Amino acid sequence: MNKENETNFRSGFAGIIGAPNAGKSTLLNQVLGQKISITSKKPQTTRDRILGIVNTVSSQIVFVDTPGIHKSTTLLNRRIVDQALLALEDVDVILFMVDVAARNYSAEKLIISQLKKTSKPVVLALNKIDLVDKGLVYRLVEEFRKLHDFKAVIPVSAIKDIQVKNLLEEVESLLAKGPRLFPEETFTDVSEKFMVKEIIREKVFRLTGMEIPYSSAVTVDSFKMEKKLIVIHASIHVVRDSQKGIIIGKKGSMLSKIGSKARKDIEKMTGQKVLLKLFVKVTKNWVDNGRMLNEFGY
Ligand SMILES: Nc1nc2c(ncn2[C@@H]2O[C@H](COP(=O)(O)OP(=O)(O)OP(=O)(O)O)[C@@H](O)[C@H]2O)c(=O)[nH]1
Repeated sequence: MNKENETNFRSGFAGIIGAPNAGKSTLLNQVLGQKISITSKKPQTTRDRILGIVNTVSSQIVFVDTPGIHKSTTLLNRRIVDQALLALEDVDVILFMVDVAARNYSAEKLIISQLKKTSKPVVLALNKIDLVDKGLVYRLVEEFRKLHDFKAVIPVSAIKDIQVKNLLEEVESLLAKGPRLFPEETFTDVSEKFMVKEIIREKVFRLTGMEIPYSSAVTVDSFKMEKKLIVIHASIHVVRDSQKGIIIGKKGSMLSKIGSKARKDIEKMTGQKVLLKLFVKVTKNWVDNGRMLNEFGY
């Protein structure tokens, strides 16, 4: 029987928030069952950056990034926290992760003060319980409960997979009833190519300041598994020769920097060695070109 057609199926977006090092990536890797979350520091805009989609028999949870707080080194900057909260306006549930082994919880308190500005349900995961004694965990459950009206407070160990399933069930229970938002196979197919594109775009932007249009002007031309190596050919499409020059840089130095930084992130994401070949192409008027539009996925 197709559970999706049943009235109890739930789906929606969950935003993960937490101080750096709380274990957000580790949790994602655990729930996605594969190494695939990205931990880039992209500063801005893309609000619904999908980190991963968890499909269960009864639900589909789409985990999205919270720009700003995610891996921010200037966490105590209110403006950044505000940006993250803005991103959270689009989610259905907030999953707030705290490292119980952290010495003080000032960053957490700041996040909580900001969480009070939203009406979204928040599930608190007290992570890394494998590192501390039970007494402390109990105390923290009590203390954090006093600070905010969390829908649930769940001690977990993301790395050891302790109570992670319960955590997912809590998140699931807070989603609205409804069908899948993405096809079940989305995760594998969209994600790898999509994320490779995203990583390359981000490197171009960070290193050159040049904005490459969203998911349109980087193409992944081939993506092959060869023995223990993933071989990826990708192109960065620009509209002017001068842009091509900037991206390639002096004697190819910029392109090689972009390539090497992107490769490292892709390796982190896939857990595999990667050979990344990048090409820069001047594709004038790609917007008007039907074949190119197909290639870009429109
Ligand atoms: N012992 C233990 N270590 C954990 C657990 N979860 C995460 N870690 C470790 O904590 C460190 C930070 O974990 P990440 O998953 O990278 O944390 P993050 O929140 O994604 O960090 P940022 O990317 O900086 O925001 C890593 O060394 C993890 O291995 C856990 O449950 N127990």
